[in-house]
Amino acid sequence: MKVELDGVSKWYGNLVAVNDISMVLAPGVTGLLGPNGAGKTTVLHMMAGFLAPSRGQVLVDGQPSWRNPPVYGKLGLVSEREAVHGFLTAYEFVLASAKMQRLPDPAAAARRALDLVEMTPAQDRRIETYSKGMRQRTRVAAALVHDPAVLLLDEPFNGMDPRQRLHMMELLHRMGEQGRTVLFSSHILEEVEQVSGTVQVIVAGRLAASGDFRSIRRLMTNRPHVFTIQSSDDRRLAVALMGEASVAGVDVDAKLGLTVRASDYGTFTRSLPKIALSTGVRVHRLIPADESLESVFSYLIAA
Ligand SMILES: Nc1ncnc2c1ncn2[C@@H]1O[C@H](COP(=O)(O)OP(=O)(O)OP(=O)(O)O)[C@@H](O)[C@H]1O
Repeated sequence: MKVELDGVSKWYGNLVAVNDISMVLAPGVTGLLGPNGAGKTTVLHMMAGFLAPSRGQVLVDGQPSWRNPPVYGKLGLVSEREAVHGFLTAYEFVLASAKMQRLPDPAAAARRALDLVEMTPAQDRRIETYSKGMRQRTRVAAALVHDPAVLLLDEPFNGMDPRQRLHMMELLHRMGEQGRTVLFSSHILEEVEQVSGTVQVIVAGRLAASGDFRSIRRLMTNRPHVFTIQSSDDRRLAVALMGEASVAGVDVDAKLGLTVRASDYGTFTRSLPKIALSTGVRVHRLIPADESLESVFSYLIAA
């Protein structure tokens, strides 16, 4: 099922949270990547029909999602912060959600959803006894209880340990393979890389990049990079580096070591070991100076 944003903006008073975004989501898993405050939650809530766009249209299967109850039955949303009653069991919690959806056989629907997220063995224990990952899967089950074709998740990996994270990733993969349209938000590049080949990047309310993750990643890593290097002989290394085509400039500082501006990340990081070897200098540390996600994002916007 297709989800479409057509020239969508959302403002809160004077603040423009989402600025003229158009995108089309197809079945499979898509990552919605962006730094904190970029507008990811606002986008997800507009898709789910919780918020009216200030301008533009959000269409789910060709229908506007705002004030359109038939559309609610086609989608499930897992919000970022949502209190779950700890005294309920997962089964009771998901059953309540099935009843709210007015499903013909809520008990069967609840059992099916819990089975989908592999929570059946623990379904009769109270939620307060669960790990963070199990709670999150229970919330996914509640969002899936009416078997929606579209699943939206806001930062589903937040606060999970690596094992729980892996489990959730597998679950999202499975949902995508079953033909659902899955969109999950994240501010962590590596997280999105592991789950999804397709990505929508938003920065400061605008769509900064969209499409195949690998080509976007290349765009990110091909930008100019600054590195700090500490070695056994900084001056000697600096001289050798200056002869490299991929090096735009070198500063030598007695305390900090070398600051190198590389015009191309890949070429520079590949040639450094060879240069060090041929000059007989040992590289102790190579630190990228400018690797915050925000700087990567702002580069994408400028590109
Ligand atoms: N109800 C609201 N009233 C006023 N401003 C809001 C409201 N909701 C969100 N904003 C603002 O809109 C911008 C986008 O927020 P949003 O929550 O969509 O971003 P986000 O990418 O999901 O960030 P985070 O991951 O931190 O939640 C932020 O500047 C936020 O402060």
